Amino acid sequence: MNRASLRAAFFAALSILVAGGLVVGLLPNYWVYLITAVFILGIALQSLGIVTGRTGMISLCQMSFAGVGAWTVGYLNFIDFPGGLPLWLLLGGLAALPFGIIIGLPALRLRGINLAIVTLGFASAFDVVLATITYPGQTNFKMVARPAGMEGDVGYFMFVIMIYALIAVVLEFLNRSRLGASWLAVRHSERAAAAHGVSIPTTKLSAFAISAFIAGVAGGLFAGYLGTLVAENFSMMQSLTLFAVATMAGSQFTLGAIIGGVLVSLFPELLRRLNVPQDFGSVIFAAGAVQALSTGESISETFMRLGGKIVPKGLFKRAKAKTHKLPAAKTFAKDVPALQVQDVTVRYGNVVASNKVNLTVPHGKVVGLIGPNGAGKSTLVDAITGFLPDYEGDIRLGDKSLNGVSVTERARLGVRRTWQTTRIAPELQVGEYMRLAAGSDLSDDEVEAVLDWFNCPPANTPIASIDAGTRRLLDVAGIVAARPPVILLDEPAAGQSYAEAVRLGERIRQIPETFGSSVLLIEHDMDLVRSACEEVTVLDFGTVIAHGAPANVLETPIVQKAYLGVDHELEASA
Ligand SMILES: Nc1ncnc2c1ncn2[C@@H]1O[C@H](COP(=O)(O)OP(=O)(O)OP(=O)(O)O)[C@@H](O)[C@H]1O
Repeated sequence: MNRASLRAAFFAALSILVAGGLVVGLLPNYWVYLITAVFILGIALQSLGIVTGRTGMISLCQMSFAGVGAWTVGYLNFIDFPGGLPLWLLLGGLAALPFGIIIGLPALRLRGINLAIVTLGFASAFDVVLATITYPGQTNFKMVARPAGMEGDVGYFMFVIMIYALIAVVLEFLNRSRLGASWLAVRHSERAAAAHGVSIPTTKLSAFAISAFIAGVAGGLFAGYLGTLVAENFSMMQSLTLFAVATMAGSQFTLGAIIGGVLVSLFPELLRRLNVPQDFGSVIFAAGAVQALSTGESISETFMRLGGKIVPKGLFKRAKAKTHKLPAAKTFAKDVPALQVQDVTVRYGNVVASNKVNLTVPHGKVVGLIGPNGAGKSTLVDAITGFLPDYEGDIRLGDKSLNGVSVTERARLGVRRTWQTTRIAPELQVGEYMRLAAGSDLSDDEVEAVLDWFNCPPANTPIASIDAGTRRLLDVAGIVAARPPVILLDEPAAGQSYAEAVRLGERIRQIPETFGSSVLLIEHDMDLVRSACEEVTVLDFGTVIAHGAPANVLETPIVQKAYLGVDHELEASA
């Protein structure tokens, strides 16, 4: 639990409670009653923010999860179950949780429109079931009992606001944890997330489960709010409206959830006062969602962007007075090489992209892998990291064969990679990305030290605010901070200036000694290869054509011809 999470959670709770205090102190009871619905819907919207806003999976059945929670609370009230509403809410959330997991299972395979159809199907089925079984207490008007001392509208508002603050605080911690960063990483690139050792099934199912739990709590609060419920409160249409508003407002942010809650609960009231048909609200929400999707910016993101413009320049500076200490280098058994690629062949149909390639990365060394475009370098990196599992031959990490081992498991065992184009989720802060890439066992100080070492911006910098070249450096910093046995760097100098590339070359050369990891460097920048690598392997048309010290290998005619396009025989005869 780091200081930033504590600070953010404290501010979230404080601002919600202050807002609640102002509502109670300044507004008449009628408005307090209406605003209670804002916060209940805000909780439902936050639940959607996890699964759709953060993890990128479409859920069109969120109000069905809420309906499960509401039904459970209604039933517990009906049978006079002891514990009262606080306990019933918890049980309502827990009842919704397995539904979240069941709906999450197809999400492991399905995406986009297909997942939308599955979740809509669940919402539709839930409608039918509810119409049949009805809500407990609906026919004999047994109202859900509110907590003792909070039976009135103001009291119930205070109860709701405390639950809202509690959920907002828990979500602040979750969102800033490695799990929260994994949700964003999966949304941005499942491949890159897996390459960080993130389990994609666990990440997706946890998002659906936690989201369903929170929606179930929101449903239970609705039961206490309205006293008695009908099936229409949680219909498929309500789920669709919630989805449109979540997209429009950006419900993955606390601010967006409140804005969304205001829109869903107060907009109809406004339309009623203006004598406009209430269905018009759905049209506005749909148009707002289309607008947010087409511009890529929700209402809360617009507010935050505009707010960011008034943040004083230089806010994201590393404290100069502190001396940051790099994490200790890791040690690995040195009796076998760190990585061995043995006779690896990869075919794409008739194209042999990698042809019986042999390559060794000894412990404590930086080895270069070069070759012209299309030589098969990325193919080899994909085979080593598990993205192309159908290779022939053997790939060994230390004394362990990686054949048949998944991408996530290879990453966890210690084969880590960067990408030619950066795949860091821009919604993260630099420090959050470092914890996703390097694990949670680094101290704040060690994270800052690694960032400083690579000339990256400080941990509290939003990634959206840094340029592509620096993001690539951050990619390298995150993997290096993890200190795995083997690091594969795929063209890390792309996008760097000459001076930056020289500095990066120095740093890459120092990685084995400073952090304990061995490095396979794929690069087109020959100066960088010369400065960083002790050995270099040259590929051409998927075949190794040379291997040795860079000074020797880069001067051989076969390499000059294949890689640099210089044909010495032609030059001599000219
Ligand atoms: N998914 C694919 N399907 C079919 N052929 C592919 C695929 N990916 C790569 N190839 C082919 O395999 C060969 C090796 O490509 P690869 O991307 O590994 O080369 P590279 O050395 O990494 O090139 P670059 O330096 O441009 O990244 C090329 O002939 C390429 O066209």
